[in-house]
This record gives sequence, structure tokens and C-alpha cells, in this order.
Amino acid sequence: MEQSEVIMSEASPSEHSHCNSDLSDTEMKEPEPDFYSARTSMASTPTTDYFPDSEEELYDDEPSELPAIPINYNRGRRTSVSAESMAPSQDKDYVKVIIPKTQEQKERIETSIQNNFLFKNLDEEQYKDVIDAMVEKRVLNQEAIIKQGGIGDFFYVVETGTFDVYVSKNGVQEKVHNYGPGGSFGELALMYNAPRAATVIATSDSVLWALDRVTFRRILMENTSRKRKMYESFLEEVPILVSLEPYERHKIADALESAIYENGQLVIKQGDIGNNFFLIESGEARVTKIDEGGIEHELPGLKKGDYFGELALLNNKPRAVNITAKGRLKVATLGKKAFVRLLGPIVDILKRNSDNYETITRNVHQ
Ligand SMILES: Nc1ncnc2c1ncn2[C@@H]1O[C@@H]2COP(=O)(O)O[C@H]2[C@H]1O
Repeated sequence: MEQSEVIMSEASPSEHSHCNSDLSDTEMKEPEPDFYSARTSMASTPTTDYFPDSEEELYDDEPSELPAIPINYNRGRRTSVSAESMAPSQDKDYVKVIIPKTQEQKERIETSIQNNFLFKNLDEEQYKDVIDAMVEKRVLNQEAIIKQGGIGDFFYVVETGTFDVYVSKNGVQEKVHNYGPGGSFGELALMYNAPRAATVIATSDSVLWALDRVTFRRILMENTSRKRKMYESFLEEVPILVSLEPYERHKIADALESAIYENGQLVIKQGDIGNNFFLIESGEARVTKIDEGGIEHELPGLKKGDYFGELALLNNKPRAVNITAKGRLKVATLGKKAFVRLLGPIVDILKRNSDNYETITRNVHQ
């Protein structure tokens, strides 16, 4: 069947200044959220009709085939969504969503998604479809864009502004996360047909790009859930990551890329500038250090579940050692930006552990 297209009314161009984009986590101020009076507002009137008044409009009661919901995401409170196959990319009956945009709006979307891992690996058509379907949404400081327990309608990418995420457990609200420009949220309810797992509140006047659930499921869901599933059990077993929340490990999975090194291949060269952090998925690695006299010393090796490459990223120093594949080595890598953003909660542990290197090196030299 031919794919049809539905043209939505145009979102009005932005006159909003791009503010707060440089706020670091530490600069963000704690809000006093009032979840019950919090409201959301549409930036541009012409698109208002496209956002249902009630999220319930999107649903009916027919049961649907559901993927397994991961731990901690409002288990047991699943909602159902009909007329969506579990392999959305193969559904030829979908109607493409096209919301006309100015060139300036398209460019702003491209800038917002360029460093977002969920948008990596899209082909040209998928990329265009995503941009076509996105709708601009402006929120005011302290507005709740998502409320925990609500039904999921849209996935959001932050263009400008900042957001805090709260999870309520046993009546206690806990701040679990925050987002800035380029960040994205709201995927869980769409992926698992589950109620919203958290409340997301703007901590400054912000601009978001919203992607409807059908387009999200059709284009972004498969790759996202494939990667999260692929790395889930591995990341659970990496000792350095045990203190992280399951959701934090999922965000790491989004950002990971796997690479294979054959026996004897150099992964890290002493003295180089460091751009990546590595986790060993399988195999082993040799670690050696060349001293000032040019003599190479063997240091304790690395195995599955170990990490390396953090030192140069933590201290902005050249690589301290050589790392070489010993047999076939499979690693999962994180780029520097993702390392800083996603491993923030364990930076102190990484730094503390790195103190041991000096002792190890000193012992080897003696
Ligand atoms: N610790 C967390 N647990 C659950 N959701 C989170 C967490 N941190 C950020 N989020 C995001 O908050 C969103 C709330 O809506 P969703 O459940 O659709 O998707 C959720 C995630 O994108």
C-alpha cells in the first residue's frame, strides 16, 4: 500500500531568544515544584489542535502485544495502545506526519539533535521524516511538561532551556536527573506502553521539539530498544557501574558504540590525546608503560567488565599507558562528552580508583 501523508498546520516561527543554554548542572537552581497546578502550554497556536487536550484521546482499551517492560518503570501499571504493531518500521499503513516548517526551524531541529545518540544511524528518509514530524513547543519556567503516571503522547528533545526530573516513590519526590540543550526525554512511556515514569519540569523558559508517539515508535524505537537490550545485562555486570540507577545505565547504552580489536592491535597509545572511555565487553587487554629511558614495563592486564581510558578524560592529560588487544578484544566506547555527562555520578569513584594506578606503577618500577 502507498504511504500517505498528513499535513499539519504550520508552527509559527520562533521569536524566543535562545537563553540558558550554557547552564551547567551546578548552576541550576532547585525549583519548588507544584505538580498539581503545573500546566503545559503550546508555543504556537496553529499546532495546538495536534496536541490532544487529554492524553487519553490517544488510547483505547484493546489489548496490544507489548514488549517486556524493564525494571522500575512503573511495573504493573501498563496501559494499552491499539493499532500499533510491535515492528512499527514494517507497518506500511502508517500515515506520515508532516508539520510545515521554515528553514530556520529545520536548522534549529538539526542543531538540537546533532549530538543526540537516539538520532544516530538514521538513513536520509528517516532523518527527513523525523524533522517533518517534529513540532515546536515552548514551556515556561516551572511548567510540568510530563507528569508521572500520565499517558505518553510525545517524545521531547530540548533545544534551549533546562529541565529537572522527579520520581515519586512512596509519596516522596526525588530529583533523579536534569536535562539541558540536546537532551531528550519521554521515550519510556512510548517504548513500553507504560505510564510516564517520572515528572519533568522546566527550570527555565525553554524550547522543545516534540515527536509524536507513532513517528517515534516507527523510526527511533527499534534502534533505541535494540541497543538498550544489547548492553543491559553487560552493563549490569560492570562493577564500576553498579551504583548507577537502571535508567542511568540505559542512557549509557544509548551512547555506547562497540569496536573489535584483533590480537596485538593498539587500542590506546601512550602520549596520545584521549577522546574515548572504554569498557571491555569480551576478551583481554595488555597494559604497558614506557619509562623515560624507553623501556616498556608490563602492568596488570584488563579483562571483561574492566574499564580503561578514563584518566586522560578526567585529568585532560595525555594517555598514560599503552593498551593492546590480547587475543580478540571487544570494547564498548563512550566519547568524551558522553563520558562527562553520563558518568558524572561515579566520577568520584573513578578518581579514587585512579589513585591506585600510581601504587601499581611504582611497584612495577621497583
Ligand atoms: N530515573 C528515571 N526514571 C525514569 N524516567 C526518567 C528517569 N530520568 C529521566 N527520565 C525520563 O523522564 C521521562 C518521563 O516520561 P517517560 O516515562 O515517557 O520517559 C522518562 C524518561 O525519559
